[in-house]
Amino acid sequence: MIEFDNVSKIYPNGSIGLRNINLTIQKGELVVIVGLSGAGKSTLLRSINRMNDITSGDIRINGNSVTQASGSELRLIRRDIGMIFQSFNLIKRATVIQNVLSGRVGYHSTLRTMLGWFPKEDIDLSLTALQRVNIREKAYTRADQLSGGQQQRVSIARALAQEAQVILADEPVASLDPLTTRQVMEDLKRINRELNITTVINLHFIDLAREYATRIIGLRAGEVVFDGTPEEATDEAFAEIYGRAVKHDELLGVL
Ligand SMILES: Nc1ncnc2c1ncn2[C@@H]1O[C@H](COP(=O)(O)OP(=O)(O)OP(=O)(O)O)[C@@H](O)[C@H]1O
Repeated sequence: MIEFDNVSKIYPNGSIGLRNINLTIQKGELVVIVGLSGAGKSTLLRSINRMNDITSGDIRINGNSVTQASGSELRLIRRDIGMIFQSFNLIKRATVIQNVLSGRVGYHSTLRTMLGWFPKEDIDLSLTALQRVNIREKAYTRADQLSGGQQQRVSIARALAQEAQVILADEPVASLDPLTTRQVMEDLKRINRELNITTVINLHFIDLAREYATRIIGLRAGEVVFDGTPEEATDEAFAEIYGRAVKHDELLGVL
């Protein structure tokens, strides 16, 4: 469970990232965050693993405060959170399996991981993770030889090898074509269902949000202006979130 308790974030230059957010995300939900550029989606997502510090309020994961966690507590909290980025964040010159194994670094000493000494169980876990996203056969290929969609699957496998309880995905499909976009969204949805991993995804395509989310949260100027099911997220609701009618380029389109 992820709880936001009166969370606000004001950047040093005075920009408002988040305003008084109160939210509870239950285990196993697939939450999609939507909103215009600058609405606060990335700020919200990145505050969950404290990539961004908040200005006031508290964020708790399973009752443990992320906001107040010290160095070693924060490392343990972060070990349970997998992060997926628009740009994949892979080590391009390393193989796929080396990238997936990097999800295990939080479980071992720095020296051991620097030398690449991972136990056999970690290798098995990584291969199983690759199997789950259907690219097991690419394990020994260099990451930069894969397509964008395959690279994003490697980053999902890395989060699985990490045995993350929570996956945070910041615009995970923004660099992908429509077909690959759906494949990656299907992977995220399947993993969410099969492994009951709480998943929070920032997206700007509203039809994808409706199709894959179990819950949609709309942000506008740092505030929650919508919180409901995909069925409740009508065109009118989106117009309210965006402060204007939905535009054509905010739909991925039907394939
Ligand atoms: N590092 C920063 N320094 C100052 N202001 C920032 C910083 N990062 C974000 N902001 C401001 O905080 C607000 C929310 O930004 P955020 O990036 O969270 O929005 P977003 O909804 O993720 O937008 P996008 O879809 O463009 O990524 C914006 O007004 C933005 O200008």
